[in-house]
Amino acid sequence: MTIENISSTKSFAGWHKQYYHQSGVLNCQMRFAIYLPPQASERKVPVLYWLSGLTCTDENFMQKAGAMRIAAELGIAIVAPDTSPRGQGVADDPSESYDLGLGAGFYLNATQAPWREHYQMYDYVVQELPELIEQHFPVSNVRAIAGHSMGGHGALVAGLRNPERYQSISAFSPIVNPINCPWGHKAFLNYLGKNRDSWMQYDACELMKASSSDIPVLVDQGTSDNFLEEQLKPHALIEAAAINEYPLILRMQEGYDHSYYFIASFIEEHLRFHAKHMG
Ligand SMILES: N[C@@H](CCC(=O)N[C@@H](CS)C(=O)NCC(=O)O)C(=O)O
Repeated sequence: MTIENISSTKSFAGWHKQYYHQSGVLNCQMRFAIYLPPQASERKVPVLYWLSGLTCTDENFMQKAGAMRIAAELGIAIVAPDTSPRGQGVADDPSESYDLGLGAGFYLNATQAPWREHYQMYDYVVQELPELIEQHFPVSNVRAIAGHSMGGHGALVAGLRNPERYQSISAFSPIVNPINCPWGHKAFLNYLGKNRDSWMQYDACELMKASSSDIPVLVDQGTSDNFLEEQLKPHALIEAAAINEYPLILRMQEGYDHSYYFIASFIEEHLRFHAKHMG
């Protein structure tokens, strides 16, 4: 597995870098970003995987969240993958909508044509990318996972399904119950087909109800988020946690919207939460 460096930028005494690589799982070339804190020049550091939301690439979080200053202090690397497979020959929604196809991989393994040839973001994020990162960079196999909106859904699903692979999970404005919201219906119908049984394995509420682990979960949700009632439904996750007595911390944050202004306001608390659990 080779990687090609395309940018290296010093930041808070560490390095922000971008790479291309050929993904075997996604069957296309992918770009990712990594922030290596200054401590990584002396020892292996733990890694936070950040999954972005609809329309994003590896760049949105790195440019807008203001995470690097705290990551440099705490000695945490951050890896930001893209949000879907990319490039010529990768299927897209014919109507080029923002919530299906390119930029909208939903962190699942598609089973339906034409998507299944490339849209295998679950295996990419959970298996292939960490293997690549741990092979090429001074990082340990101590991992946490976080994300925003569609990426919050991805982080919750990846973490709840693989508690042995992550120390902690966090999310901003996550799609917690995709089997019961329009974004989820559209994506799951297209990528997974009509059989709703196959949808359950990608629904954070269903997974939390059935979980036998207690990996720490922190969720922040703004009360002025335009997508709150129709798409995000945080109360469904609170109810799922209550059914299973899951140790969920879900905070409604007064007046915040869906944007990176919100993420930037609380990213420090999320990084300190992950640092505590990654030791
Ligand atoms: N109204 C937005 C919906 C997509 C959206 O809100 N994307 C969020 C994630 S769900 C985002 O992070 N956008 C990119 C950014 O703010 O940098 C659009 O059409 O672009």
